[in-house]
Amino acid sequence: MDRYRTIEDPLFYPGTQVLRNKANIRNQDDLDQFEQLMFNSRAEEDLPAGAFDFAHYRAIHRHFFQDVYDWAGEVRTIRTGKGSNWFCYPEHIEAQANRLFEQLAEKDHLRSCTDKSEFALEAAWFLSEINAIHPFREGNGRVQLVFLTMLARNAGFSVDDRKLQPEPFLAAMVRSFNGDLAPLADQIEVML
Ligand SMILES: Nc1ncnc2c1ncn2[C@@H]1O[C@H](COP(=O)(O)OP(=O)(O)OP(=O)(O)O)[C@@H](O)[C@H]1O
Repeated sequence: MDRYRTIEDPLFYPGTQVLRNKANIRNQDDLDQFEQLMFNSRAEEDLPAGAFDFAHYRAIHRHFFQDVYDWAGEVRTIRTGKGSNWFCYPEHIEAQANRLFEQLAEKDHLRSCTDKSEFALEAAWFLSEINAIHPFREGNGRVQLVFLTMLARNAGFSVDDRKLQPEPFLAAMVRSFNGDLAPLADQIEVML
């Protein structure tokens, strides 16, 4: 099955579904490994500082994927989807993301949440919205989790990602795409 549903993607090596990359790796399994290795090594470094706005979000993606893709930190230019869900049209990403980050700022970046349940529900709202926008061609899920960790820390909570349960978390993300935030809030709360 395709990893991503896309229209013709100029970022692929011709005749493949492998994204062009800085190491010129043409095999998907090798590229997955290389991506994760680079991601883990960048995770050892300080995260980019910022104002918890969209520029900051893009800087985080750039930080983690700079070794792999020329377009790290840049908004995708092609329509993508997963399963039966299509993400935001590329031409609307910038405006939609800026609007979302403005809403996050209006919510004081979730710093006024008084307990874990409230934080988890608000964080589920944010994750579902940024996931529907899906700003990048690849790496959205990992940046979502990094940003969740940063938001939590900034709000006085901490995320233990060893408690993340991949399958129910993914199922909850898919449910959140259709507006049901409760399962995702539950998954987040387990990690707090
Ligand atoms: N059918 C779906 N509908 C909506 N969102 C989905 C669907 N399938 C996966 N997702 C979400 O898409 C994100 C993954 O996006 P992407 O593949 O760009 O990120 P990644 O970091 O490369 O991969 P992963 O998160 O799997 O490590 C995750 O948040 C996941 O929950």
